[in-house]
Amino acid sequence: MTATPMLETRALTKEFRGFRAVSEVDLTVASGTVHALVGPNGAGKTTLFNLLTGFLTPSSGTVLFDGHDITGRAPEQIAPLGIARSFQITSLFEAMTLREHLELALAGPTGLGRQWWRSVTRMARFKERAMELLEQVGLADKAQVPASSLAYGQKRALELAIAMALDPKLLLLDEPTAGMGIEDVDRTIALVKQLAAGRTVVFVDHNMHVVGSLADRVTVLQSGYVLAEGPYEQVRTDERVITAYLGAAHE
Ligand SMILES: Nc1ncnc2c1ncn2[C@@H]1O[C@H](COP(=O)(O)OP(=O)(O)OP(=O)(O)O)[C@@H](O)[C@H]1O
Repeated sequence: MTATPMLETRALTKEFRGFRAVSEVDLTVASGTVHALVGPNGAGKTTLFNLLTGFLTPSSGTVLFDGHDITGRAPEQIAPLGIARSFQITSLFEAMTLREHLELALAGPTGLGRQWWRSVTRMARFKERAMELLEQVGLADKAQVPASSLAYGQKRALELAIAMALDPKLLLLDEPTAGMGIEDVDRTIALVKQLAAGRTVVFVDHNMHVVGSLADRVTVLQSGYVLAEGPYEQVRTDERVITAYLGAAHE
């Protein structure tokens, strides 16, 4: 018997006024693996992420999470099941300190974040864990500064710490290294490797060095379809992929 995949889509399709942005996509992500989604601009990667997280409703097809059908559920129903997403565009509260960001994320599942009148002292229990997470991403010395004072790469590192605080079964990362210089890219690769220990990660990235360093398997999308799927070494030498994507990237 094969193990239940952490994530599976069957013939997943999204049409916008007759235009198919995602077309009959079958995706299988085994539990505990790191899976990359790549493809040229407009291939349907972001739309697929939106379908997986409930931000868009599929036109047809199915999404299974850990064997359970979650097709068409709302984001607020899907997130508590254990799917977390970090966005391509940084989505931080600029005035809040780094430690406060982590404490809120840690308090989220218990609802303490919303019970502000009681939370001041009870939040203290999250302080220790918040500091551990900041330590892990190399931001412990910035615990008390507002997020607005961070450099771009540091903001992305904070987002990864927040993702770790949520402790999801499935973590979706939308272009974790977008806009980064080489040092930040290598640092992010190391961080994602830490994050991936003991969980399942699906990420979108255009940087093939990142994909090759992190992904156990790669799915290549083109015009909404799955063009190729397999280990990085196999996919990168696939003629169709070279023509459709890597060739274009090299140009
Ligand atoms: N809300 C929408 N209404 C109409 N068309 C849309 C909508 N969202 C996406 N599309 C179209 O669907 C296609 C896939 O877009 P998507 O953003 O998923 O691609 P992508 O692979 O994430 O691209 P990129 O690498 O540029 O982020 C594009 O042609 C886009 O214009």
